[in-house]
Amino acid sequence: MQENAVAPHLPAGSHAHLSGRVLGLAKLGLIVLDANQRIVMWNQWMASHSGLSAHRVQTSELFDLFTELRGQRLEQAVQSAMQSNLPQQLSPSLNRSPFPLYPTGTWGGERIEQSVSVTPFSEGKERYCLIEISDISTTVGRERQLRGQAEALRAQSYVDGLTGIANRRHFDVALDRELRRAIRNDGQLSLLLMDIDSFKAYNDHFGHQQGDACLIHVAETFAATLQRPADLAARYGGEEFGAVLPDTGAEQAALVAESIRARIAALAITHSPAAARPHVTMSIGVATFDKDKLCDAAAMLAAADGCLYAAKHAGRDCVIVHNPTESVNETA
Ligand SMILES: Nc1nc2c(ncn2[C@@H]2O[C@H](COP(=O)(O)OP(=O)(O)OP(=O)(O)O)[C@@H](O)[C@H]2O)c(=O)[nH]1
Repeated sequence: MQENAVAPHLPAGSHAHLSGRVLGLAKLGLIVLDANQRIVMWNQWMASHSGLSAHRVQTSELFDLFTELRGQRLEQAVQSAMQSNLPQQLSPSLNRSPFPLYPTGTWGGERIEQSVSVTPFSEGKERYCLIEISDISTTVGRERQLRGQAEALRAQSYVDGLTGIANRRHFDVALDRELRRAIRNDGQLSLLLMDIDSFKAYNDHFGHQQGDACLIHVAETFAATLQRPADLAARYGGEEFGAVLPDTGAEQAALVAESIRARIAALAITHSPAAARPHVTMSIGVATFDKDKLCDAAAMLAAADGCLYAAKHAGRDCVIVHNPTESVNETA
């Protein structure tokens, strides 16, 4: 029997003596309350994690000793266990650290994360309640770490590794979500597809590494041009980019596209001599949701891609807006 556990002195070798030894060695907190909620047993684990010896707490009422537990879930659990004679388990997610218990020797730091169960029992005519407290700090810590890792992985899976803006998967998810919202609310939605002009020539002339640096510069400028928090700038693939613009009609989308085109041209990044223009430029296709004619992602993408193709054929460095009544409509 450890000196900090409350129990009568018993002859060595008896079963009761053995039980006392086991209580002292147990790696969980054990408290026994009588029918008046007075502490009649407090094991060594409780003493070394609370800083309160068994002699100090003996016969104290648990909820006088820990007044912060009054009116809390633990007091209710003890009361219902005694009344119903049924065991109670405190939800670890809602009651992570009810007792002021700390890793041995670190009083005042972070509390041990706890899983607490309450079990009523009778001995002769006396009624008691056993409270068991397990240290689940390691499990909770591991859970937190896993959640953090899962969150980081999820974020990574939505981010383009080279440019740091949204990737194609993020673009697809955003387009689908915003399309459903536009259909539900009879709202507006536009989509831009854009492509750096003559980028093969840029790579061939300056090398792939400088090509990558150019892509990063263009992506950052394009993303910074979008003003609204709900707008999404994404790398669609290779030297192609896409933007999802919620609550944006065709006219406004054309203005956004034109300001992207102008800002990229204004970067004045020297292009390859083989390119059509002296500086790096972009061609942009614009499509706008129309509940009768352009009402799904595939149709909107095809329309924007058709406009992008037309922009290339119109000489590049321009914006072409899809017009549902006509074929295409060049705006810059
Ligand atoms: N550096 C670099 N180049 C890329 C990357 N992804 C695609 N490219 C290059 O982008 C170029 C695209 O070339 P093309 O599809 O022929 O088009 P283009 O030369 O831009 O011509 P137009 O689109 O007609 O103006 C190819 O040379 C690809 O290798 C990348 O991540 N990094």
